[in-house]
Amino acid sequence: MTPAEIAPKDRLIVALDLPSVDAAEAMIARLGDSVTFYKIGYQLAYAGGLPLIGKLADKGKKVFADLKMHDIGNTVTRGVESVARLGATFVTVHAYPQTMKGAVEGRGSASLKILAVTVLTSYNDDDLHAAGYRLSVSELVEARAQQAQVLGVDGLVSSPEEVGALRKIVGHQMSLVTPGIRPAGSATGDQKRIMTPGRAIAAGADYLVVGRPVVEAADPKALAEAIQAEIAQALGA
Ligand SMILES: O=c1ccn([C@@H]2O[C@H](COP(=O)(O)O)[C@@H](O)[C@H]2O)c(=O)[nH]1
Repeated sequence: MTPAEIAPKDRLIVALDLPSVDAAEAMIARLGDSVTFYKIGYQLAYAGGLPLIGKLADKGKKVFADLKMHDIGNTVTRGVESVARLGATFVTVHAYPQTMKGAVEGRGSASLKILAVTVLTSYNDDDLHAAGYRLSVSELVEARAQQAQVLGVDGLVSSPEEVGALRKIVGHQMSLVTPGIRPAGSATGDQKRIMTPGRAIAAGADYLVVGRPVVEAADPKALAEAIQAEIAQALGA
């Protein structure tokens, strides 16, 4: 499927940032047929949530294993081989050359797609400098995207702010997945590089990751459907 063929509804990835499998399953039940794509990150994975990947896949849902791997190449290769057996659609690694190379090796010919996290959406230029980097956020995101493309990575995680520049670098060969999404009026929290769903899609994002605005909403299903409607409108669908 080309990125242009992805249905508006399937472009929303809900981050199941919840404390237990029971809480995640209750959220999945509340969201029902509305949401087709979920993300499992640290909080749920370390609370016993990894088997949910297979359970959701068996129900026809897609799962993004946001494990943000970063280790010596061999360890990343073996880790990705294990994740490929869980039935996930996407897995994240940090965008360091050895890490990305190891991940692509571990994926082999499996259907799992490797996403490289360029620069976390909670970072701005000052945060990067404090961490010892000389480059700005946009410079580092673009440099890492170029390395990821050469290494055969399948997609990139960035904020929607960088999507326009990334599209020019990687074309439509790589999926562009953007957290840092905030529907109008939502609390920003710790995110620093943010955009509304409609603007992120108009900028060229393929998938939007939304956590707290949905899972903390009084009516998560209504909020998810409102985001999907905004996505459809931005696509002219
Ligand atoms: O750069 C990144 C990479 C990953 N994330 C993850 O996305 C969700 C966003 O949650 P919100 O509650 O909508 O802020 C969360 O699971 C992060 O770990 C990211 O935000 N930025």
